Amino acid sequence: MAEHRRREELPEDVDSDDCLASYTHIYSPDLLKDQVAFITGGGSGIGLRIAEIFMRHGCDTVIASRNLDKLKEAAVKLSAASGRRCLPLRIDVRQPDGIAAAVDETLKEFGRLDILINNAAGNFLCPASALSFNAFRTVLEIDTLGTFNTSKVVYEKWFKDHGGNVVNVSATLAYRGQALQVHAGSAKAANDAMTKHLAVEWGPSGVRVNAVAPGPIAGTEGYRKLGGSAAEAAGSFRGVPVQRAGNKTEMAHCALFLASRASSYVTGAILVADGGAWLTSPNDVSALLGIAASKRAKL
Ligand SMILES: CC/C=C\C/C=C\C/C=C\C/C=C\C/C=C\C/C=C\C=C\C(=O)SCCNC(=O)CCNC(=O)[C@H](O)C(C)(C)COP(=O)(O)OP(=O)(O)OC[C@H]1O[C@@H](n2cnc3c(N)ncnc32)[C@H](O)[C@@H]1OP(=O)(O)O
Ligand SMILES: NC(=O)C1=CN([C@@H]2O[C@H](COP(=O)(O)OP(=O)(O)OC[C@H]3O[C@@H](n4cnc5c(N)ncnc54)[C@H](OP(=O)(O)O)[C@@H]3O)[C@@H](O)[C@H]2O)C=CC1
Repeated sequence: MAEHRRREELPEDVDSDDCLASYTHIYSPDLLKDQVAFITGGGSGIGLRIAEIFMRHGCDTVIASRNLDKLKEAAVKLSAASGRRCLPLRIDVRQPDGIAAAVDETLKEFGRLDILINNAAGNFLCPASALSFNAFRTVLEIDTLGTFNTSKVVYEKWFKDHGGNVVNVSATLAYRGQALQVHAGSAKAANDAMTKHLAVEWGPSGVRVNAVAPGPIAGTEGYRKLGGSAAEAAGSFRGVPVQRAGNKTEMAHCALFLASRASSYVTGAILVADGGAWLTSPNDVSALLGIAASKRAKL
């Protein structure tokens, strides 16, 4: 009997940050019709692809981070291609006052807010012994305090009275030990706990809180900084059950599921989206890439 080996078709635009290449809908094109999403770190990488795909499903977006020029450029492209509105706003997720001003601006512009995507993060490879106290604190402040700050402001200003959906972007590196990643792993593990606590506390207000936890996602700053291309060249992804790195569109589809009525009975969940990598594959980046743990990593 002939062997039938089914290969799933990958979503398009696998490795490009060039917005709005061809796209085939998997979900109904009206899934987020006339909703509004606030996406931190929405000007690049996974956050940008989330903005793009949400807009393809009828949503208006706010993309918010530190680099306003980058955001403005992305917003023009996103709006032109989708016919939806995209508002670029400068925030640093470590500064609650700036977030509050941005949420006020969002409500003034759109009159509603339905979805918060906590995607902003910072990371680099560094051995714990070489990591300065300020470096550890910086990553915790961006990833964990930043997620709490933005969630709390959005809840107080809108979700408490109107309901809404929060989707946090976690990382599977939080689920087991990994050299050179104590800062990011600690931050993302705390965020996973926050996801569950806020889901319980805010559920009665009509707010669902979930997370998507990516493994290595190609074509992103995180992938570049953590040695994804080198790992790929060394064949390190052969041990991943689906035998490859993920792509940004795949992460955006997970975020869309969690942010929409498609997941209406799901809250406090962490959707692991890593091709099965953390279950089976060696994940010690330092060993894979030959980086001495006693030195400061230069990647
Ligand atoms: C799971 C996989 C399993 C199996 C697969 C098999 C193999 C895997 C093999 C390889 C892995 C491949 C792919 C990756 C996989 C997963 C990735 C997982 C998670 C990714 C998470 C991400 O967060 S990605 C996001 C990346 N993007 C960014 O980082 C952009 C934003 N970043 C920044 O703005 C900066 O980098 C920042 C975080 C440092 C913040 O900037 P700023 O506020 O300006 O802070 P600074 O003043 O510059 O610095 C503050 C202190 O930090 C010190 N610092 C800065 N950079 C470094 C560094 N590179 N190393 C050490 N220390 C650093 C700096 O010196 C300051 O400290 P002082 O004491 O000097 O004050
Ligand atoms: N790529 C991967 O392989 C993986 C990524 N992830 C997660 O996916 C998410 C996106 O990462 P990725 O797309 O790779 O990387 P990017 O660097 O493209 O995205 C990070 C974004 O966060 C923004 N940002 C950083 N610091 C701040 C801050 N203080 N305030 C506001 N915005 C900030 C950046 O914009 P700006 O510089 O303008 O502020 C940038 O747009 C992150 O949460 C990351 O942890 C998880 C696992 C794997």
